[in-house]
Amino acid sequence: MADSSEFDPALALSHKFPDTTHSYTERDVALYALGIGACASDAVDEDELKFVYHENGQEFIKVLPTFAAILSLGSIPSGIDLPGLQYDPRLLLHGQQYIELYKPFPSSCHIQNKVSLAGLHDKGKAAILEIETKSYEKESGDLLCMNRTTVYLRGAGGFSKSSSPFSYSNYPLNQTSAVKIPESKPFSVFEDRTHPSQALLYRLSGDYNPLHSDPLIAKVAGFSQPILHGLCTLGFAVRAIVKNICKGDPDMIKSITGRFLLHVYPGETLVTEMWLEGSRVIYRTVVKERKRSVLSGSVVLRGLNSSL
Ligand SMILES: CCCCCCCCCCCCC/C=C/C(=O)SCCNC(=O)CCNC(=O)[C@H](O)C(C)(C)COP(=O)(O)OP(=O)(O)OC[C@H]1O[C@@H](n2cnc3c(N)ncnc32)[C@H](O)[C@@H]1OP(=O)(O)O
Repeated sequence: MADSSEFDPALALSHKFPDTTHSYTERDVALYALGIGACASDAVDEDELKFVYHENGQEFIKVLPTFAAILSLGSIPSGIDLPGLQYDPRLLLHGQQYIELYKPFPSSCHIQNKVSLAGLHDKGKAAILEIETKSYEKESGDLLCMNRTTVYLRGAGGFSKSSSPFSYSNYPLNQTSAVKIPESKPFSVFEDRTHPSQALLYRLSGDYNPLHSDPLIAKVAGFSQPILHGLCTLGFAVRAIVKNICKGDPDMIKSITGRFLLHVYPGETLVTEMWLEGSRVIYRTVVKERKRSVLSGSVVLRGLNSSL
């Protein structure tokens, strides 16, 4: 548990994060798509080739919606630094991700990020931080997307100054990741095997946390081997929705929530079940080999074809 005398939640909430910048090219876009399994089982997949190649002479490579999450990673070049917050970075886990997409991504771009603390919670055995990043296209000034990243800091809780646990968030309740999974049969199911080297490929998109590559660090963190990045699992799940429900059109995705329920080991098979509720897709991803749910959430769509 953190030393509660050293952490002042009010000070943390008043902290001003500096703006950060990030640039990407079509190469980054294609590498990201490969990192979340696009074209891995069929190199000429008619829904996915456009994410990695100028298919049929298309001018620009298309960008998958979860690429948005990569833009906010540029905000943490040297870890998450909050005044007074003591935590062991080796025990950090990604808890949730919320993404809003405001316009289709260009295939290359210079980005300006505005970062703020959107939530802070004391869970006793853990501290939860919610970091919001708004990403603007530098050239036009347009807001492209917003990411809210929930990090679960094991061992860093216990900083509350009163008997009720400290809890602060500055966003609407309907933007949380908790979903109720319907009892009915899923509308659609997509199965995809991650590759044993999946995390080694995915990390090249910008998340170099050794938890995903170093066996010794993984053991210290409590895992038998390096685990998959949460955002890689989310990428697989949303790619399944783009394929099975959006007929390959990434621009139909308006917002995404995801809660990481359990770790995934690279090489495991991910089965994503999807239920349609109006323009919202509820989804759950299960590791087939262990029969365990590892991710659940929802995706809001725009322009859903009523013939579905
Ligand atoms: C300058 C800064 C700018 C920064 C800008 C960008 C920041 C980007 C940072 C990105 C960092 C990414 C690093 C990536 C790491 C990874 O990818 S790790 C791999 C992916 N994640 C996982 O594998 C985690 C899987 N989940 C779990 O293992 C467990 O769910 C858990 C997180 C360990 C929690 O389990 P447990 O301790 O058993 O929790 P509970 O006892 O059930 O609940 C305690 C309270 O916590 C709440 N809670 C539980 N799970 C989560 C969750 N996933 N997210 C958020 N909150 C969670 C739960 O509701 C309980 O609260 P109460 O109900 O109020 O009691």
